[in-house]
Amino acid sequence: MRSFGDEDSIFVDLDRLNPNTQTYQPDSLPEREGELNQLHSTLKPAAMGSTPLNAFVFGPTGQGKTVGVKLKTNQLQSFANDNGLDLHVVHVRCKGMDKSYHVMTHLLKALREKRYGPGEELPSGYQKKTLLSMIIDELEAIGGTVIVILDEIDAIGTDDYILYELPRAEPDDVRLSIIGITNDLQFRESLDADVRSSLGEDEIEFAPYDANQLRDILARRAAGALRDTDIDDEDEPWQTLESDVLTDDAIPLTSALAAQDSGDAREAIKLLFRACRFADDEGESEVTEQHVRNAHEYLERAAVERGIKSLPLQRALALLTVTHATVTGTKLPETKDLYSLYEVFCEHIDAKDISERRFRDKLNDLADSGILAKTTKGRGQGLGKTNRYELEIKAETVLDNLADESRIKDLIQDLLRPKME
Ligand SMILES: Nc1ncnc2c1ncn2[C@@H]1O[C@H](COP(=O)(O)OP(=O)(O)OP(=O)(O)O)[C@@H](O)[C@H]1O
Repeated sequence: MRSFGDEDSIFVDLDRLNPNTQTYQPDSLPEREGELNQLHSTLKPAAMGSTPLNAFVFGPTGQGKTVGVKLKTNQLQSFANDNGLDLHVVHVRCKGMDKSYHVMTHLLKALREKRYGPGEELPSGYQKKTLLSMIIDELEAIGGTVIVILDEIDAIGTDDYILYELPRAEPDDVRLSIIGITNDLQFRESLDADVRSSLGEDEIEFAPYDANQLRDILARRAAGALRDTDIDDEDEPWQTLESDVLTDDAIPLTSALAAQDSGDAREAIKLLFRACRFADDEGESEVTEQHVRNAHEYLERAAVERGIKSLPLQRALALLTVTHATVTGTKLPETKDLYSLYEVFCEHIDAKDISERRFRDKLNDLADSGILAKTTKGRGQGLGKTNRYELEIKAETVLDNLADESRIKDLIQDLLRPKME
């Protein structure tokens, strides 16, 4: 067994390449100069003893919205501390909270923790209105300027009670600002006009990074994370990066792959981090193009596996019909044959079946997420077209990852595993 501590490593600071925002927070975001200036304008009144504005911060995932808002509110907090201003910033991550009620309980807890320190219980058993007035009381008890950040606020879906009520609450002697952050553009569009106009006094968009920006971001994260890896000029991080660890093509390939997938900085950093860890675990002193390719494949596979694990029942059944065709060696079955099989599966596990048209939609969803490949072929003159589906991944991967749900597990054991023996 290997021992800890005496290993040669390409890393000097792993945290710096860790994409988790709790683990590492960049201290500058030069690629977001414009957006940070907009945030500055939103928050500036607080530094002058006035009420900061409300804002909606939006853009796709992994674009620096959370770190950008944190950077500016931390800067404002330091200014307030140095200048004796009474300022409090409360950050609530709303992911997984599917109702305004949940967000309000977490907000109340966070406000209480501002007053009493960590460890406050999550309130429960109150009516929505009572909870709102408890939040207002708490804001009044804190006083001064309070900035409430509601991150990933789209989690609440159509239940926008908090977004409607909070900006109108007007607690006494409190300068309140609410910053909503979302990566769901539809959520922003679907908000009630009143909510949008009160919350979106300022609207700040974080557009996707391009490959050049991702290259600079990766260069800055790698310098300081990896041994013998430095930047000469902070204004041109990629151009002036010197590294004994990264081969010339490692960062360009990583940023090109991430830009092609989504322009998501989190994914780009995750990919470089994984490639560096692969090299380090193999005891290599260099990170090569091959490490990046292996890391990309590894992360894609992991994402597909996570996707399969979380498939709802009907989509899982649709996937199993194509998997059945694969394990029985049926070449490119037509949708109607897959649908007949689907009906057998539904009967076997006593599930309600959906129409053939909706079943086809499920197959298409699976093709959109890269789990199935779809080909459209003509049936012959005047006979229209037909779609055929096949697995993009191994049948084993489907069966291993789907077997979490008991009904699906039984179906696999009874009807699919025996075909593989
Ligand atoms: N310009 C940048 N320079 C360095 N790191 C960055 C930059 N932009 C984003 N990151 C990093 O990318 C990751 C994702 O950033 P962040 O969480 O702020 O994205 P987000 O837009 O809020 O995403 P989501 O909508 O998924 O919450 C973090 O690790 C962050 O530190």
